[in-house]
Amino acid sequence: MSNKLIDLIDISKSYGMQTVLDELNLYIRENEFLTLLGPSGCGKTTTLRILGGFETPDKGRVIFDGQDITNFPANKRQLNTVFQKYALFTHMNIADNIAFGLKIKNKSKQYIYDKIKYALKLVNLDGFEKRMPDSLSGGQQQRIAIARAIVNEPKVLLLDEPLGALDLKLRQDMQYELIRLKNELGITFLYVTHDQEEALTMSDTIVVMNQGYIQQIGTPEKIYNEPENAFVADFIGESNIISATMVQDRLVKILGVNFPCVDEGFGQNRPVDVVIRPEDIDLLKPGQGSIDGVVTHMIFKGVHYEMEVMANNYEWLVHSTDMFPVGTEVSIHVDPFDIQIMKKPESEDEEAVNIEE
Ligand SMILES: Nc1ncnc2c1ncn2[C@@H]1O[C@H](COP(=O)(O)OP(=O)(O)OP(=O)(O)O)[C@@H](O)[C@H]1O
Repeated sequence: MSNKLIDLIDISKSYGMQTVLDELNLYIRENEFLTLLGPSGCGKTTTLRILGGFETPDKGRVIFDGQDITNFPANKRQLNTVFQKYALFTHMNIADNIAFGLKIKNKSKQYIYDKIKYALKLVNLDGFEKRMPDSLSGGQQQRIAIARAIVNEPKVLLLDEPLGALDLKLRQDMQYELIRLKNELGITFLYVTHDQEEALTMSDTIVVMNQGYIQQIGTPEKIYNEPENAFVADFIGESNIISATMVQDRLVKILGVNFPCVDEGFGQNRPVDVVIRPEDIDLLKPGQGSIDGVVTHMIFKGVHYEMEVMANNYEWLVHSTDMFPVGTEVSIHVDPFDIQIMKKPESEDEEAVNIEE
């Protein structure tokens, strides 16, 4: 594992009476593609702006490469930011747009020329020097914005929803472009998005945030397959999240039926939440699975069929490549490995224990 490059320590930030970040701690390693993911207003952009030097924290420190840069202005940090709006200068051609920062730094003509060539090649827009921004598509403009950031040779690229304004197809193409860029440049990316698919596709590490707090940090696989709480499970992909009781290690009672699972250490008769992904449910013939039910909805989604199955008073969401028309009687089967057990949020847990007592 590479070294820590950035350390955000006990960062707090309020606007008026509203606490946006409350003692947030987060580190980013060299060459890492780290994504802050969460719903609108959860504090992602504020975190990025504090790191970029556009915002000062009320409390806490920003350490970059071992140095405390909390009070450094944005232009004294080895970071470059790309925002959702491309913010290209419309009266300048592409070459002048890319050269802008370098001219301010009094770089030589040859240096600037070489850098423009290099950056345009990197973002697959060779030969675009003389074009004007308004003759470019949204995706091309965003790539120019990235080229403009890259020529400054930042150690870190901060990207705030850079693909948010693009349509789906273009966004997906750009996601691969960004991964390629990151690998070619070997620099660190801090990426902000509220789009979970985008985060899963591109990141080495995802930080899921909600209301100013970090909910979970992990690889995309870990976050998707082993969400630590109901918020993460619900935010990342579609899920069946069901209140259940841990009977004993490796056995959980879901909707009155015991299911074997692989998790342990939650305690006997402990209330928990279980997460079961729709694609992890097998629909068998009645009597052959754990809970029998009937299909109440079915839609074709292109890559799979999506069904809702009413079983033991719960509407199960199921994805399958097989079609189960409405009215089909089925039985729910889930492999023990696909039942993810999560602690209840502390308040609910205490309530439940009090009730038990
Ligand atoms: N300059 C500001 N003045 C007052 N309130 C602010 C300011 N900047 C952000 N906020 C508030 O702080 C909260 C967090 O904002 P932030 O932009 O960090 O969220 P976000 O997770 O990036 O959301 P989005 O995805 O919508 O951009 C929001 O409620 C926002 O209204």
